[in-house]
Amino acid sequence: MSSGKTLYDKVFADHVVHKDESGSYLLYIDRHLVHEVTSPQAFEGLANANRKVRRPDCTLATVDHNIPTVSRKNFKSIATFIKQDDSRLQVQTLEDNVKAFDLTYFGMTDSRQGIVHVVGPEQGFTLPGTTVVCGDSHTSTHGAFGALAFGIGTSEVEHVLATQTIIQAKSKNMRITIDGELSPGVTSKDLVLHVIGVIGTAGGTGCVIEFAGKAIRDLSMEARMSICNMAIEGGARAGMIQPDQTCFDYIKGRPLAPKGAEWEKAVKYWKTLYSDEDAVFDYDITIKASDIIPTITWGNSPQDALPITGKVPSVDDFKDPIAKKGCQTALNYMGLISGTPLTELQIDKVFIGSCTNSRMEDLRAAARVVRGYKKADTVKEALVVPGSGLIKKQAEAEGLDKIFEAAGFTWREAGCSMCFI
Ligand SMILES: CC(C)[C@H](C(=O)O)[C@@H](O)C(=O)O
Ligand code: SF4
Repeated sequence: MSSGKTLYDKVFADHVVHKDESGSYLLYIDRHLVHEVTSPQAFEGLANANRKVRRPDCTLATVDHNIPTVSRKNFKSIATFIKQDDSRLQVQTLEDNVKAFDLTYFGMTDSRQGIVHVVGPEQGFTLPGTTVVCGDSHTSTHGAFGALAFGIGTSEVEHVLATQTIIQAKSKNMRITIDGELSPGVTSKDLVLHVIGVIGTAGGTGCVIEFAGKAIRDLSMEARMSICNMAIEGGARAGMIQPDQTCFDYIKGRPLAPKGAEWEKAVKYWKTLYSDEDAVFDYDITIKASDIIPTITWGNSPQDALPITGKVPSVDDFKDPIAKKGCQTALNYMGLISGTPLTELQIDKVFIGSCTNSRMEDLRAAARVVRGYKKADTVKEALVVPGSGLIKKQAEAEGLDKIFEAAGFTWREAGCSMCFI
């Protein structure tokens, strides 16, 4: 039997505090990101039990889902700024909790505020080989750094706050190798949509997916984050990518990254984080990069991914009764007619943002497309929402806000915005 370990096996093994007879593990958690939606009951539980946060230094809180992304120039207080009752309550509750529990917090007037999954890597909070959790499904984003990162529920948020550990079962190993080079104009978002189109939204169930191959190694960290971010849309527990020089260069010098001798020590360890050659994967899938072309979703599930050269499908294209029904529901919801070429679909709203695609590289790419053009009159709304306040600043320094505004887009403050309904 092979003794080789996968990247996931290694990071998992390095965090086991205890294994019980039933086969479940108690894992140590290195990094805990907190936002306002899934933390209120967790803090309440802690307060009721008269407990403290065990590692405030490993906990980072910000507000993202419920904050208005309109200009904060006239911001005075949450009480007057946030009009919606439930949103105001969640944001205010987090503010109260970070004070009561003495946590690092990037609030609405802090330029470091942003979407948790953008803020963690940006600050150097997310590091290779760490375990990263957050009460949010897209925590898988951080796996781009070779971290084991996954979303947890509110009761688990409380458990991590109190003990810095979590109970976990070991997932299966899946590897998706993207061989060769991506064609010009094909992005990492196309790549991951194509992958989900191949494996289905339940294809990764019970697995941690390692993305490997030349096409992955050639990607920037931003692009890798988009891929791991969407690993959960393929049903996986987490997505991971082997940390390499591109990754180390991205982290170096960030506020929370290790420095000096600590940095050298860290890089030495990070270089051991790869799947051994003789490691065995439960599922091993290879996709040719040259088969991937710009890909979009025509429906309301990432599984409805099709190459841009495709047509809106019809129920007859599916064999499975559930898939047929899903297709009909999506067609009705989207108001689409089967057989329409995807390139002929009219666009009525444009939203550039979210933890999948709101980093500098994404904004630069979008600005390159719209520069010198105006949005069509049929586009009723077009917004750009940077993933963090720091990204917003950088984009403004590069004049991207002006390019977007000239094209008819609204330029917003950081947050989840239209992604969170
Ligand atoms: C609010 C939060 C729990 C949710 C998630 O977990 O994903 C949100 O971020 C989303 O993307 O719908
Ligand atoms: S940007 Fe969207 S997907 Fe990401 S955390 Fe916010 S609501 Fe969830």
